[in-house]
Amino acid sequence: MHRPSIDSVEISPTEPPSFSFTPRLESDWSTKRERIEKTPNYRCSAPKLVKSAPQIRSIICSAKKDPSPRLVTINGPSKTPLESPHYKNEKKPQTFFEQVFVIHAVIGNGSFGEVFSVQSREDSQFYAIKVSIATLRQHSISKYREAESHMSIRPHKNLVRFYRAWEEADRLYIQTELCDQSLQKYCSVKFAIPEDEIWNIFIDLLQAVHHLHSNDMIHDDIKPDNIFLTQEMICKLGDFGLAVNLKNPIHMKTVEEGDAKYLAPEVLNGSPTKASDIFSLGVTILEAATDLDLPSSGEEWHQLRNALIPEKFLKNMSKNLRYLIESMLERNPNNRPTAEELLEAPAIKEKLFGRDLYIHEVECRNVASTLLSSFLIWCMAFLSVIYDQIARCHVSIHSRRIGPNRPRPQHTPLHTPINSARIYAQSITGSAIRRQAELDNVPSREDHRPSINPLNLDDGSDDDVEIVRKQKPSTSSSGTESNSSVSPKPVRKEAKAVRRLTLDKMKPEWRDPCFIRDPLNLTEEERTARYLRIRIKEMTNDENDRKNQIDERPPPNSCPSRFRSRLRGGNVPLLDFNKLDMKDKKDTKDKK
Ligand SMILES: Nc1ncnc2c1ncn2[C@@H]1O[C@H](COP(=O)(O)OP(=O)(O)OP(=O)(O)O)[C@@H](O)[C@H]1O
Ligand SMILES: [Mg+2]
Repeated sequence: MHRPSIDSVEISPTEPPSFSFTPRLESDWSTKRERIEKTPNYRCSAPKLVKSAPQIRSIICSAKKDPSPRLVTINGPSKTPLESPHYKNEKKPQTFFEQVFVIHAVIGNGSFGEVFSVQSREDSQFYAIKVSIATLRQHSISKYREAESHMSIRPHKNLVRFYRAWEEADRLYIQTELCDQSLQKYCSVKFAIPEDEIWNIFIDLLQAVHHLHSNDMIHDDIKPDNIFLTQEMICKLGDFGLAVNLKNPIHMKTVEEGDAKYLAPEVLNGSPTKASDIFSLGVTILEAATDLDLPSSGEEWHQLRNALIPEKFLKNMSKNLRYLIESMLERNPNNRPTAEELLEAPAIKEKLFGRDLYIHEVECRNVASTLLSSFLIWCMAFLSVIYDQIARCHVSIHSRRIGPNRPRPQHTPLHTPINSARIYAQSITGSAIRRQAELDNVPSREDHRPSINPLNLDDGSDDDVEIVRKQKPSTSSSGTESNSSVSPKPVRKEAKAVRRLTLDKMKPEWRDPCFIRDPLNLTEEERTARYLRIRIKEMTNDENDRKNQIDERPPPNSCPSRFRSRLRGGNVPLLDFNKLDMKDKKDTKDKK
């Protein structure tokens, strides 16, 4: 059977094709899932042919060329080298790309080059960077077209955002927004996408195409491979490698055909138009909604372009979607609706508002989270600075108050209501009152209290022996003769005798359990009371010592005993040397 080849077909935009073909059986059409199931050994298609080895002439040329990175502007590469705080040493073997970005993975390979997911060292954000495999000289179409097309169009929420492009060592780098995955990849996992999602994808792409067309740009390569999805399932059109700026005559002269599977019939013999973009978009939506295994040539290719799509693919589709797809696949480009008309269609219009709202919400959320995270970072930085200052201040105050050699203030036990009366009585004020009573000859409690040997702080058990035993190894280990000569028996006897004496002397009310029990078994309250008693006792002793010191201070040797009482009274006699001199003179006169 003779089958017309695509090249031999004469297509005019208005007339039907001048050949007739026998429609093939429906069974020749299949979904991608069916194709994979039929061929168990199905593998992914072979990688696209890419010229990876540059021509020798190109190597020579590029070797001569200045290898420093140069920013690509809308008018071509700029003369001033590209700068970045992270691109320090131009003589380093690493390129600008390697120095400024942390490369995470290769996320795609295309006919133009390799695409990397990277994190910028400048702002810590993630980006996709497309690097040309072949040197720029080897590209048939204008080498900067993709970057130029990106730059000549205003950013849009449904276009992959462009950041910058630069040239280094005769290779082009294009930095764009990093998306989650391509629609092609999503379809290969999901096969036929549910209609709800299809409407969202359709609306997003229609808005992207409308934005391009209203700026006199044709994409010329609309296909699932060049459509990207974000994590929030927002659809974005990317890859402007074949885009045509209708205002640029050079672009018009150097147009290239896009992927044959999505190609509008009139582009075979002519140049791409806005209507051909609409056709490619119609085929893309049909493929995503039905999982149709699109033909790249042959009879099926023509059938699709003559509205002969088997019914089995369309039967589950809603009427509205089917009508819109069929209108977009019209053979005659003049009969196809424009992007603007499609956006005005009632089925799309009713969903458009909700979709726009969702995208704005996502954008607001992203902006808010970015602002919040940067605000938090600033707050943390501010707090860390403040904390550092406070910590320094605290350390300096603390060291000034305590000083390196000064003793630490003694720990004051917590005051409980039960203890407070006793604590007050034993406080300095309380002890002052007690001293007043002493002066008034009222016997105070402490004065009658026997002096307590440290060994008496426990009960009547044999803990004294324990203490001695505990002391024994340390004394023996010290090795001193005097210590090792101390035998436990005399100490034990002495301790018992002292304790008996002390306990006998003690009045029953003084047999305070906190004084005679093992200090380790005391309650917190008892220990506090004991601590305070000892402290008061020490203070009283100190006071007495001070008094005694004054009393017992030996008078100067030169002072005769008869003057001592006067000295104590504070009436210190003054020595008058004149009198003494006068007395001496008298004596000598008398002698003479
Ligand atoms: N911004 C991006 N975010 C995520 N993935 C991307 C991005 N850009 C490209 N890719 C991945 O890299 C692959 C190739 O990218 P792209 O289509 O831009 O390259 P290409 O060389 O022009 O390929 P082709 O000519 O076949 O379209 C894409 O299919 C996609 O998987
Ligand atoms: Mg591509």
